[in-house]
Amino acid sequence: MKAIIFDLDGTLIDSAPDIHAAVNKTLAETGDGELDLDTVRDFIGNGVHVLIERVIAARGLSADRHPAMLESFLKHYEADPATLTTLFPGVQDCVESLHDEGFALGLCTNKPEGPSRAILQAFGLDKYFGAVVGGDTVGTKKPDPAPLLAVKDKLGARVAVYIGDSEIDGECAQRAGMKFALFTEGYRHKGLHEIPHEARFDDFDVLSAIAGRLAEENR
Ligand SMILES: O=C(O)COP(=O)(O)O
Ligand SMILES: [Mg+2]
Repeated sequence: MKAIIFDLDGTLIDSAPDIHAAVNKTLAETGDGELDLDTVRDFIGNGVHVLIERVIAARGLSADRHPAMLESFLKHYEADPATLTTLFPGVQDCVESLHDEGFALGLCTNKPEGPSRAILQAFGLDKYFGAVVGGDTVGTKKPDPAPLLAVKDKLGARVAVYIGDSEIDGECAQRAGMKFALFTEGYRHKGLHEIPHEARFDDFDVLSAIAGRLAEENR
C-alpha cells in the first residue's frame, strides 16, 4: 500500500483567517489590542503553543499569560475553525483522484487533532483520510519525525510521500526518510532552496502526477 500524507495549514487549507480571528478574540477578552492577518499568518507552523508565544511577544505581554491565553485561543478556534477557511484551488479534486487511484491518504499537522478533524469534516474530506495525527496526538510535533511515521504506520503503508508547505515539513520528511513535495503557495518562512524537497508545485492540478512519480521512485 502506498500513501500520500498531507500537511494541513498552508497546504490543503488557507486557515490563517480563522486563526487570526481566534487570536484577536483572545486578545480582545483582556483588552490587549489586535494583530493583523499577515502577522498572525507568519506565526503559523509550529503548533498552537508556539503561536501563542509569538502572540505574547508581538503584543509585549507577560509570558505568565500563556496558559490562560492558550485556553482562550483554543476555545474560540474550536468553536469556529472553518468559517473563514478555504481549500486551496484544486485540493478537492486532487484528494478525490488520489483516493480513486488507490493511494491511502493521511494527515500530519501541528494543529491539534480535534480542530483538524473538524475542518476535514467541514469540507467533506474526512472520508478520504485513513489516519490523522495532530500536534497533540503522539507527544511530539514536527519537525520531529515521529508524528509523520505514526501516520504511515496507522495507514499500514509500505511507501509514503509527504506533501507540505514549510521548512518544518521538509525537515520532518527528511528525518523520516520520506520523499517530500513542497507546495510553494503556503506559509513557508524560508526560501525554496533552503527547504529540502524532491519536487515542488504551485497548483494542485499537477500534484497527483508528482505524488505518483515520487511514490514509484520510493519503491
Ligand atoms: O498549527 C500550526 O502551527 C501548523 O499547522 P500545519 O502543521 O498543518 O502547517
Ligand atoms: Mg503547513
